[in-house]
Amino acid sequence: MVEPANTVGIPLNHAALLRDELDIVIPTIRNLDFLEMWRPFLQPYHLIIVQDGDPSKTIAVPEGFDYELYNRNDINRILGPKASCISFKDSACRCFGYMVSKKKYIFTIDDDCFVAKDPSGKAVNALEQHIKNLLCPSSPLFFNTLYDPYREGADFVRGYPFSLREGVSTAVSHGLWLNIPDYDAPTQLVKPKERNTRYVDAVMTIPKGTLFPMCGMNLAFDRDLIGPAMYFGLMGDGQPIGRYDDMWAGWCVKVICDHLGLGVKTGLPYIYHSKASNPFVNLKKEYKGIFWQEDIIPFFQSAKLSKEAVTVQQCYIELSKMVKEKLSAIDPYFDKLADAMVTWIEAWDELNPATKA
Ligand SMILES: O=c1ccn([C@@H]2O[C@H](COP(=O)(O)OP(=O)(O)O[C@H]3O[C@@H](CO)[C@H](O)[C@H]3O)[C@@H](O)[C@H]2O)c(=O)[nH]1
Ligand SMILES: [Mn+2]
Repeated sequence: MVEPANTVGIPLNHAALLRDELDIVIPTIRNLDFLEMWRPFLQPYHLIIVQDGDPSKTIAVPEGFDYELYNRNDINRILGPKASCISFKDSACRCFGYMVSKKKYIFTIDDDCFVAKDPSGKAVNALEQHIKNLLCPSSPLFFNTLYDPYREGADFVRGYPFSLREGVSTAVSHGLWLNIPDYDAPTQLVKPKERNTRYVDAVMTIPKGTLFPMCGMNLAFDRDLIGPAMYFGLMGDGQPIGRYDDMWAGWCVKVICDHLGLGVKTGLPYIYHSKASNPFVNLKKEYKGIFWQEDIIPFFQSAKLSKEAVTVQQCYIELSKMVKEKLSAIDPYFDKLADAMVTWIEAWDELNPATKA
């Protein structure tokens, strides 16, 4: 049986790393009492709360947190017609928070994710570990069998080419979950009582050319390096699928990171995921995606970006054209999604005009 940590009595993290360079994005439909447990680690940071669902509902935020909150009315006011690319009634709405942020780094977390305990019983400061992951290089070009070579007490193993040991910049840090694992609906239905109790003390770079199913509930990234690719797609209300938001983003992000020579890491930190969403509701949301992804994955595996695509936006627009050309045959949804990918970039660039170099 795995339990969340008890953070009562842990002093506030006054040395909060990157305090003024990082925003925490939380998609929510409920009061944010969960922040009480995170207070020692997260209170020094600015929060961007994306309130989904009924904008007339008031979201209670615990005292002492510095935040900005956006509901659907705000999104519509800020983006105008371009708001059509931001999902409604799905956690995918969180990507609006990435767009309005002005910071270099983003940490996004779900409101049913709590502080985990490591095997020694110590409370895990997930944000601190994400920052460590982002601030040190990745090694996507050659697999280091002793995992993260930049970690204290580890290094590159014999045979690792010295020419590759400098590594590449890290764009994404993908954390994991104790207790309720991020399983798809069929797996949830078959294994309703399964809990993840295994804490694996490792961080790995996902090799170049390998895709992965990115989960958005415990995720951090360098907004300057990869932000424009972190679009969580068209999900939820009025859309034929849900719960493919983060994974869609992850496939686009990985293809672009591979193309631009950026790194993606997975492993530590863990959070404690407390609530299993309803597997039957999830099955309805995922149903079409389970079929479609058998074509979507080969599409991303064979996606080749041109050498002229040197910015994330250029890569993303090229990808959107490929989606329209090669995936629309699966379902007209992909035609709509490809257009929404373009709208997203237009909105991103409108809110984040390129500063003169
Ligand atoms: O309509 C909604 C529903 C929920 N939210 C907020 O989004 C997150 C996640 O919600 P929840 O924990 O209920 O759902 P999970 O199934 O555990 O979510 C994980 O699965 C993936 C689904 O896309 C996703 O990557 C994970 O988040 C909470 O903060 C809810 O408050 C919402 O905004 N709108
Ligand atoms: Mn959850």
